Amino acid sequence: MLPKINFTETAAYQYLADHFIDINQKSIKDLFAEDADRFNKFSVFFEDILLDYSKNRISDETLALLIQLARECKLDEAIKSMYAGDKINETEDRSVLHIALRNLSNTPILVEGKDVMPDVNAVLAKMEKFSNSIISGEWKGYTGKAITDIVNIGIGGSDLGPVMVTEALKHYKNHLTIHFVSNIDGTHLAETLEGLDAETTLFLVASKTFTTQETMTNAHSARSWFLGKGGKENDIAKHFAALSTNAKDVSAFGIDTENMFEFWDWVGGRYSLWSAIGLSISLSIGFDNFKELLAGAHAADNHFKTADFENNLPVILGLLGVWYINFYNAETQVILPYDQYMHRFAAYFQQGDMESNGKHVDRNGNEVDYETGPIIWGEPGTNGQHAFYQLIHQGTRIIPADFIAPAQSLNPLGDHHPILLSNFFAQTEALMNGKTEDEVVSELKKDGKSEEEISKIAPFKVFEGNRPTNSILLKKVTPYTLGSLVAIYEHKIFVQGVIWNIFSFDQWGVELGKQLAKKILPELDGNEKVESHDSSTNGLINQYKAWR
Ligand SMILES: O=P(O)(O)OC[C@H]1O[C@](O)(CO)[C@@H](O)[C@@H]1O
Repeated sequence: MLPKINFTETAAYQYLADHFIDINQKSIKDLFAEDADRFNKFSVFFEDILLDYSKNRISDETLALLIQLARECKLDEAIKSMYAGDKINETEDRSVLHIALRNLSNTPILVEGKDVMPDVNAVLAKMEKFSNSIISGEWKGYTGKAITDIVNIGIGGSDLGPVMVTEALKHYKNHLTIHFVSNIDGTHLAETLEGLDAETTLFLVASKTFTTQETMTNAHSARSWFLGKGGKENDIAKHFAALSTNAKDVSAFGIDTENMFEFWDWVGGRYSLWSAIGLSISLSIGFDNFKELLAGAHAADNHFKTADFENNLPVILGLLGVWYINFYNAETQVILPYDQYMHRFAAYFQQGDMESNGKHVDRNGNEVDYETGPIIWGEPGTNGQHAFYQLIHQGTRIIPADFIAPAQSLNPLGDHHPILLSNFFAQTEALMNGKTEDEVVSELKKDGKSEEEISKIAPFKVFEGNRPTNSILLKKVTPYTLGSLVAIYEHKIFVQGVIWNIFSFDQWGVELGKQLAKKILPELDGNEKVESHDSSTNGLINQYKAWR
């Protein structure tokens, strides 16, 4: 079980609170000036990933105290507990074992005394066989043609991971075209089906529970579309597969359980891209590349489990987040990949992080009196630079930023990549150093501005700097490196959940809206005036009824 310690009552927290006052007197620039070895001290490699966290508001003492905090919160025990298959998702009485899905070492992992690895391996073997037969064209649709298009129907964790990874690894993709339908808005399915050929389309109904309203509605509409295009009931087996934990509802839907790729309740939806939910990934880039993704994640899992906290990427990233959220009152964390392929990375971790750590009750069932999960956001650089970086540079809030970039481009085109990377390096330097008033004035003088013009414009051109960043430099975006990077971020979320003493693997907060929508749906029928809600909800529903 996870320890249940209030981190604000630890000795380390008190030391950090005192230390915060001291370190706050210094800027990151000062800290660099004081210590020629700062980059070496505050950077760490994990295989082909370099994390440079030297441009943070930290000193040796900060790091030592943050690590002490992790120790006092018994992070080591918590890690062991997760890897041992303990039911650390207490509110759902489940183990949390996405690490088992990529446990290519195949060491036994026990849930209630049973090794889960034989089942994991069996599903992987089934995914491999299925992927190979679809990709090779051996698998035929109902008119004997090979499959050309895959439509993954799923939402949340049954969509975001596969979308993010298939986009990030598009360079490695084969001839199949992969589509994703998530939104219940009919537009999403209708626009996707437009131009698709039922004879050569395969639908993957991806839903852990197989009860999610959006997914099931879309899946039923896709089924009707298929039947409407000439497919027969007994052709469904050739065009529909299910990725789910719920065999009963899968067969009730009419999908042959032969075409069901199973996973288990110890896989959280937002941690499921490594499971059968990743079938669209395996179809897109081939099973060997999917296995590389798992291998990269497995290597990062071993790193998280065995590396000293001082050299442990997820631990360092997690503790830095705690430092900013709980001592500097940072509200958000921005993720900025300087890689077009990774354009859904921040969106993916919006669910990963916010559904995990958006909690206000601690593991003892008490209201917390400190902040927990940050708001995650971000876009790829350099697009973000021309959109919202203004606020990061000169706004009033502190926004810790993760900059991620590959050293090697997968599309070396003229000088594009050096230009991209020059921006990556420049931004973190600019955020740290800022620009002083003296610098602004001398620049303006050089430009021949008058004293009057200078005094008018100078304040607006000052950058206070001292804005914290992490730089994550990858050698290259490969399935393996991406797998490692995603696992590192997953474990960072775990570290923070342990420190905040919250349950990171449930998501009760998504239920209330779902319940109410179910209640409202029948009220939208007919023309009767709705009066059962507050005046705003009644007013909106009644106006909808008047206008529809
Ligand atoms: O895979 P399912 O069961 O359809 O659930 C989809 C998503 O819905 C959620 O439960 C949130 O509504 C997520 O946690 C999950 O990833």
